[in-house]
Amino acid sequence: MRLIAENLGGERGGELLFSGLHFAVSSGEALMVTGPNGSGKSTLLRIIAGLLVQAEGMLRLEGAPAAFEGLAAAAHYLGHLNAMKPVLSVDENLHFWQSFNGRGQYSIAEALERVSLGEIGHLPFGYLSTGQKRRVSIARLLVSDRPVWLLDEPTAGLDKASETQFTGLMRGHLTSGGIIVAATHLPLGLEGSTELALGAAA
Ligand SMILES: Nc1ncnc2c1ncn2[C@@H]1O[C@H](COP(=O)(O)OP(=O)(O)OP(=O)(O)O)[C@@H](O)[C@H]1O
Repeated sequence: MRLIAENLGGERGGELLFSGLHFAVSSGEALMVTGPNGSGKSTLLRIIAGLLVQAEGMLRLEGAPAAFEGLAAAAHYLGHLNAMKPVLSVDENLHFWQSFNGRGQYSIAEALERVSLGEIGHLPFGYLSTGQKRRVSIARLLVSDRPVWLLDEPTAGLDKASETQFTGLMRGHLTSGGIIVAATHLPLGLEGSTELALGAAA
């Protein structure tokens, strides 16, 4: 599998944020998107996720299993917001996303264990702390069948132990042939990842 961008440009509110981007990320590889606030990191991730349309250029995913109809269907976007219903339980939220995204490698119980939240599946999502909410969103990645992880500041709100745990989960995803594109101000501990530096802030 290979995610390829050619001459990619992105805009918000009519203003071009970046243009002429070229990159390729293969199975097992991670691309770190860096740059100052407002340089367009989230915009780039949202374009790859199919949530925004690019201003110019081309994006494609080569060699994806036939089950995925295009890049958007293979991609899982973890944004700043957790995209969970606060009144539904953690389990119910994860059930929803599992059926929406397709069943991934881990069951809901296993995924919650992986993020050390094995005991709280019954609680309303809205009861959780900021870091716990983020860890449930990470569990969502694990219960979903989406090989391209698009991670926007994924460690925001995580304590040190959870950060280390998440690094292990990202490594596992890469080892099993996944792709990661992450917008980040902090190193995520993935050796061998490449960096795409976006330019000046708007
Ligand atoms: N809905 C919108 N309409 C118009 N402009 C927007 C919209 N959303 C974001 N922008 C602008 O687009 C620019 C890029 O925003 P983006 O969130 O992609 O940057 P970023 O590099 O991810 O920043 P940060 O490091 O702060 O997360 C910013 O100037 C922002 O104000």
